[in-house]
Amino acid sequence: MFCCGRGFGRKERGKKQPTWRVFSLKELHAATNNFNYDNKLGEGGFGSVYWGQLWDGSQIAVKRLKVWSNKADMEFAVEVEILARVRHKNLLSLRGYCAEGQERLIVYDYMPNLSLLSHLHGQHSAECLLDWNRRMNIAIGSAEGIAYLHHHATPHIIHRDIKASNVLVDSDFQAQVADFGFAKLIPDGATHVTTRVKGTLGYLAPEYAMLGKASESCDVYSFGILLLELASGKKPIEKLSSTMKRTVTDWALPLACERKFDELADPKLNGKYAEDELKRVVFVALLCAHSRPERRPTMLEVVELLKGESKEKLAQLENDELFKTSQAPEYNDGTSAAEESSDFISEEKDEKQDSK
Ligand SMILES: Nc1ncnc2c1ncn2[C@@H]1O[C@H](COP(=O)(O)OP(=O)(O)OP(=O)(O)O)[C@@H](O)[C@H]1O
Repeated sequence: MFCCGRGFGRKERGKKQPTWRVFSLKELHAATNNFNYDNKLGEGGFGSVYWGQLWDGSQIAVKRLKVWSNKADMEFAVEVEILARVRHKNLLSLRGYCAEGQERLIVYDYMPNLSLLSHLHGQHSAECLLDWNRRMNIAIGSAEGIAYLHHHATPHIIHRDIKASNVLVDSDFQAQVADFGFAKLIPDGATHVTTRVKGTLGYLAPEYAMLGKASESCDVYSFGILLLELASGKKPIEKLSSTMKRTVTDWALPLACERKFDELADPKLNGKYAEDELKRVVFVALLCAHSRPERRPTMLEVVELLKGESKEKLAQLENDELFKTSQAPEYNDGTSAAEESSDFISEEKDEKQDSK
């Protein structure tokens, strides 16, 4: 089904040198000290991820499928297929894969600074390594990676699981968008695909959560939530009491309308941020997370707005109706008072493509 390859479209801007190969199970056992518990970096829906070192000294992260099943094998094939065809400076590169017997493993470059989640809310959060410049670079870099998937990859790709644990940070604190296992390839001419709802609550666009309509604008919504998280240090859903929850958008919109940016900024920044940039990030984020998909910008527009390239478009953004008075009730996606026992959705629906 697969062979070692060099991807395609090598001439396109922003791409890295594509090279990947098939690894033997023996080589991966040697690299990870037999998948030693001490080498374990984390665990996701697919299985565990281990740190390893190859004979040439290079460091790798090996994702090992938990339990073999036809469904898991499909997800494995989707991730390998997608990773093999995309190469961009802000998308996590595939080093290779291994499929021997019932073992399925994916090999990536190791990201020494782990995920955005670990910096914002996890093991790195106390170190406060994410100053404002780094946050801005991560915001722009991850937007460029997603814009590449939406607008330059052929066929176009919807990620479907944009969230803080899927944005990894390399040694230069540049963003690497990861975890393409849920991604969907969009055939030419299709506006969206109706599909199984998969993703993480708090990041799910309302039309996707309710109707299973996946399109690029669902990723834009999730990216908006991620931007708010990056700027404010708040989680997508905050627990206010045992029965009440508040989404980060419900919290941020009234503050943005009142231009209270000092209250929106992550307290860990200690007031050290560029106010015009923070303002930009918050306005872009809230427009991305609009409940009506047609009001959301494209990822190409998001990149342009975050970079502040067009003063005219920034002025338009700031004067958007959304920021005139608090629109919280209309804007609300309905999750604020929801009672969820799990923050992960996996609901089967018929898969059908919808072209217009
Ligand atoms: N290339 C990598 N370099 C460093 N750490 C990694 C790498 N890939 C994954 N990790 C770590 O392993 C953890 C598990 O990753 P994985 O993608 O399997 O799951 P997840 O994104 O946390 O959850 P889910 O599968 O539900 O999306 C991540 O949170 C991350 O910290």
